[in-house]
Amino acid sequence: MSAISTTDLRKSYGDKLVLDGIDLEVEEGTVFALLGPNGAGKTTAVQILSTLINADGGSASVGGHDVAADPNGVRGVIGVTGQFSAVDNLLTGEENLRLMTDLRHLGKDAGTERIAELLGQFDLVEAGAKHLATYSGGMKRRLDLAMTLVGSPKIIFLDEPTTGLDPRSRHTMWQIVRKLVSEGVTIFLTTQYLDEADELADRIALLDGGKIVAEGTPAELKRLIPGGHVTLQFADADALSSAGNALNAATSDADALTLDVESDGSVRSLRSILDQLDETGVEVENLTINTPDLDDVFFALTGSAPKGEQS
Ligand SMILES: Nc1ncnc2c1ncn2[C@@H]1O[C@H](COP(=O)(O)OP(=O)(O)OP(=O)(O)O)[C@@H](O)[C@H]1O
Repeated sequence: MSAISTTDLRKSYGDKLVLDGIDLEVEEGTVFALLGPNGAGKTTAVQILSTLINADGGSASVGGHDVAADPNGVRGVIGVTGQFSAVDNLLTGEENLRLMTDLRHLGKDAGTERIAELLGQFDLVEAGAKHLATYSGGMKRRLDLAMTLVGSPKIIFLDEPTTGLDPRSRHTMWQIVRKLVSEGVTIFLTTQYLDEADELADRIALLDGGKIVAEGTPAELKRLIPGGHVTLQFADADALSSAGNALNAATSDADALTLDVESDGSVRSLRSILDQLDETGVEVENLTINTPDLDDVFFALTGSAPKGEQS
């Protein structure tokens, strides 16, 4: 069953068309990643699906509730954590969580129990009594997600959950996401990190120019672009030129003394390339195998580098 479904979803700000007819299907208990360059409209999509703003056209249903006709129904089944943490820095971790349990009318005892459970689950037991001013970025993000989970949402929107976190905190966050999914929660993730989508997502949609330009499993998306290649480096221009003649259709870089040759990186393919070079008597100095990753897909389909990786 679909946890989230949209049909021809549209949104403009003035003259700026942000979402130009978006169709999405997210299966229950899966991770769906919405990827797109800076300003593509990812946050706008999350805001519509979480009932923070209205769409101009089309329809969307979340957890079986229509976002326009039954926004309260949607709010009852979702949790949202934004790019900018909603935690209050003047309070302790426990006090922040208490705000949420009170908001959800859990009652004192049930609230205390839930707070202890969440602090344990997010590795914040010792930090719970401390003010947030002493928390690292990763700890704040974990607390933010813990606060979202107070209401036990079935569907969680994570808007760039690991932006600005160090690698270790990112991995901790990924583990938490995987655990939630194993418990049946559906995660709708926006991210600027392709490796994050690759790691976590069952399906990925690529948003560009207001439209979904590609959608599929990470493996399917990688198959959309030409296969990998090997880069061969030679000692001098003569060797480069002989190798270029021997290996038809190879792209060469005279400055770097390298040749790029199409290859899936398999032993058989490498052996064939090296055999051809042997026959011409050319020595290879260095060999690198390049298999396509989501960066390549992103670049090939949107024509721009992902945000955060632009230099
Ligand atoms: N309230 C608003 N008023 C006017 N324009 C807006 C508003 N909110 C967003 N926009 C514009 O809509 C476009 C999409 O913004 P959005 O925040 O959804 O993109 P995004 O894909 O989430 O980008 P980022 O990765 O930078 O967060 C941007 O051009 C943005 O400037």
